[in-house]
Amino acid sequence: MTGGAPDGPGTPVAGAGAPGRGGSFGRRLAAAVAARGPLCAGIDPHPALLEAWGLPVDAGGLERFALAATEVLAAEAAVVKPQSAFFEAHGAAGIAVLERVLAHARQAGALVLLDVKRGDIGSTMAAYTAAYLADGAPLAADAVTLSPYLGVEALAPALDAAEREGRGVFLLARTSNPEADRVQRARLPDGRTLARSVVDAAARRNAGATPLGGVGVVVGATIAAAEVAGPDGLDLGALNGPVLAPGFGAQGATVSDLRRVFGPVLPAVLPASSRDILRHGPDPAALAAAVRRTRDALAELVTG
Ligand SMILES: O=c1ccn([C@@H]2O[C@H](COP(=O)(O)O)[C@@H](O)[C@H]2O)c(=O)[nH]1
Repeated sequence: MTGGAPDGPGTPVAGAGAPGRGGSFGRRLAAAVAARGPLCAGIDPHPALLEAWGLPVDAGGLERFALAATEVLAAEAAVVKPQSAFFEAHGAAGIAVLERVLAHARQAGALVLLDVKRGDIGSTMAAYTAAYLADGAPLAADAVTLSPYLGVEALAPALDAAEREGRGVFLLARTSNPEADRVQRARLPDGRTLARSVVDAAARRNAGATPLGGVGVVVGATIAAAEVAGPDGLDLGALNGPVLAPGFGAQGATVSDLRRVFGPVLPAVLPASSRDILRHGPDPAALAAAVRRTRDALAELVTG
């Protein structure tokens, strides 16, 4: 999934296709990254950002913010990641805006990763699967984030459907927030950390897939490099799937941190940034320039 120098704004993504028609999620993601570089641009309509853009903090302001951001970000980045929480906060009107964001982003040629962090017992996971991973569902996305902390096996309905339909999932393994340390670094009876067991489960699902499997993991760019490398590390080299790396930008991680933390697995990493890009709006030209700067810095990271 090496993203070379991106070709520029609105570069069509040959082979990125649509779920079901464009092949596996791994193949579509690899095509998108090859065309546009590895940036995953977040669409997080924080109330403070709406205010900074001179918009009211209501469903109307949300709509103007989210659609304007989508128009710019989805024309530049390989992947856009709407954060569901900020839409849900506005109730039914917010969900209606999210539906439009998903449709617009797809039309602009970006893959859409809906950050919704779902995870429940199997029978309820079947309903979440129908909501986010089924053709024709109003909130269907190319990929979603899932929480494996009710047991990775409980996620089977979503994992099976995603594979069948050419969609992706990203399992929270080692998240970017400091509060997660105690839970995700806790040891299982077999000595592995909980985070490592999530990566291993994803790797089993991805075994044999080419160019890479559709079960990704979330590993924050903010964590210590020692947690990734070494015999006791996360073993991302065996994942054969994408790694979503939030924490880049507003949470403090830099391009050098990405290099230090992920080293040889960088070609599989999708660095995610939301506020650090969105703060450059509402002027579309300034926002586009911020996405391009970030995208170009990341392209150098992979090629250089
Ligand atoms: O470990 C995680 C998992 C998800 N996130 C989400 O990513 C963005 C980060 O936003 P920034 O503005 O770039 O900090 C946000 O939607 C989080 O919910 C994460 O930060 N860490």
